[in-house]
Amino acid sequence: MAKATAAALPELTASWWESHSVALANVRFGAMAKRLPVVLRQAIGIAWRASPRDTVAALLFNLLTGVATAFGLLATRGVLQALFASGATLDRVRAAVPSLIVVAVATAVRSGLSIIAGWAQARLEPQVLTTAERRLFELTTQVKLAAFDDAGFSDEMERARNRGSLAVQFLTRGAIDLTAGLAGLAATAVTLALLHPVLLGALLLASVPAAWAAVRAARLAYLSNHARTSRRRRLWMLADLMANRATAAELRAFTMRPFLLREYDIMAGAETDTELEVVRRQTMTRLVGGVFSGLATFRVYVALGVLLVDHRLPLAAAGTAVLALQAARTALALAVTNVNRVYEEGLYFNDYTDFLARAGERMPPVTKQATVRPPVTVTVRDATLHYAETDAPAVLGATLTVRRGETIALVGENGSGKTSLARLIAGLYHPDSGTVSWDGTSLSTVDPQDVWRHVAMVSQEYWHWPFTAERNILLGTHDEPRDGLIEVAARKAGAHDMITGLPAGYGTLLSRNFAGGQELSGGQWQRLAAARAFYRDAPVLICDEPSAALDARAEHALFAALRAGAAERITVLITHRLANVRHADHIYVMRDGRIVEHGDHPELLAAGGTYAELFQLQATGYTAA
Ligand SMILES: Nc1ncnc2c1ncn2[C@@H]1O[C@H](COP(=O)(O)OP(=O)(O)OP(=O)(O)O)[C@@H](O)[C@H]1O
Repeated sequence: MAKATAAALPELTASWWESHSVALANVRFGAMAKRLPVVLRQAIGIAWRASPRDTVAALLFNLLTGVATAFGLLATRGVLQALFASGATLDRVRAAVPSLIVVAVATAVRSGLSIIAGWAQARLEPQVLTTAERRLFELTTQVKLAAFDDAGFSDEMERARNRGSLAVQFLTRGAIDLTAGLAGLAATAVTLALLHPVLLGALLLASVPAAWAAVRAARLAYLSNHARTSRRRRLWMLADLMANRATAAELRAFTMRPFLLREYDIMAGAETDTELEVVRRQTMTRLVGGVFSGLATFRVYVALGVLLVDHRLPLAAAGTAVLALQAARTALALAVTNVNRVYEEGLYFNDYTDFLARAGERMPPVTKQATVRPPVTVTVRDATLHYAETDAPAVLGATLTVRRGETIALVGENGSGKTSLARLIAGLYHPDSGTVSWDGTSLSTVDPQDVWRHVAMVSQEYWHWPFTAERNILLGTHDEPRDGLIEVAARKAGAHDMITGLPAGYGTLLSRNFAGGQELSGGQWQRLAAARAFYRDAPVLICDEPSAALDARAEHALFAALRAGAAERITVLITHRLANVRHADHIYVMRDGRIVEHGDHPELLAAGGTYAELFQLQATGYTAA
């Protein structure tokens, strides 16, 4: 069973990037105590960026709540002093009235301040979450495409996205609640110190075991969560496969149910075991912390008794001390819970900040060269491309030139490097060696946004954007809409009739995940993808298997439209249907990343190489009796 698990679920193995966070989670209590202020500062920093006003209000009103608590306690001593003095009961009660009024006012003010602090905090949290998420998405939409080929990066992104952003929100909450707890503790500590310094020391001693247990429990939870990231990702993926409209038919036709459920059982079983172990260890920790905390509290009350018996503490002060100690326990519970939360969320927050830093390293280089113009000539010279974590190059020493008005076709067997070469031409990847230049300017020296502005792409794996049909086409140039051209583009792609046949025409929402949404067939989606590219009307058009899902008529119309517009642009065509590439000005045949043949259709047929062989093979399929 274990063997099967390892073979089927490679994600269980640890990745290189995990060591950093594990090291952090393994820090000892002292080191962690040192780290807390840093985490707190970062949390307050983010809160400040989200809303300076609410941050100040939340912190200030919590601190003022603490001050009101101290006032209330000290006034209580006045009440007790008056009540425990000698004399007639009525006189003693009268003497206690001023202090009682102070206690009442302090209590009312304290409640008011705490409500205002809660309000500021509630306002702050959603703003913090939005700020954190926005920052994350600013980076994920900008990092180099190559970053996504790195499994470590994807995992980090997932952790930062799923937990890290939330951690920022929880951390801010924890930081402010911790401030409230500490302010309450400080208030009671001041009160106790004023009553007798020994009581203060006793209170501090009582706090340590609880804090230790809280931090250790948090660390256990984090470590387990961290180790489970890969497995959970696999579990989510399995859950998605088993409860998804898109996979439902294939799952049944291939009777995959037992296999998927078995995989689920293996993963979920391991998940539950880990979780139970963590809960066991956390409970032990809390038990030990609780016992020591109880003993320490007992010692505090013994100290109080000794001071009373020795007449070093008056009865009124002892009564106040008991009240202060009770208030201290509440404040301590709040502080400890939030030390716990701040520490734990601080670790997740660290995932978030780490990801931001790593994503920052994967930004496209900022170059001096600001723009490229729509290219007249695109030149690929001796270009080689390796994807991350792969040994064999996807493109090896490719050289070609294509001019405006020309169409080139990349053909070859699956995995021969056609898409990869097209990605180089589009500036989506940069070659490890060699160059890709537009009119003599190497794309690796240009801001990629400027390159992509001139590129339209019908990719092999186009996305089914869950928007209306119109928006799906408009996405082609959403930043500079071209009035009236949506229908023109849709007609060129053979999508217009299909779209007008939808319940709400161009306004039909294309996603069954929303009420009233419609689903399209594979070919219909592909027409829409082509319409988007036509609408973009870019000087470099890359069509990667643009007709794989199209019927014969639609395919014919699409290639006719491509040829009609070819004079104004550079067209790169990738297709396995070789009948569609006969009109290309140059055909490049690829094998194992290399360009092994090139020429136009008659030249390549005459050469009698791979192209001729593949072409004849397809042609006989149509002519054979
Ligand atoms: N993002 C990626 N990360 C790692 N390897 C990749 C990636 N994309 C492609 N490859 C690998 O690079 C090689 C070339 O892939 P490419 O997609 O360029 O081939 P292709 O000729 O377009 O294939 P097909 O005809 O099947 O579309 C293949 O071995 C593929 O596994």
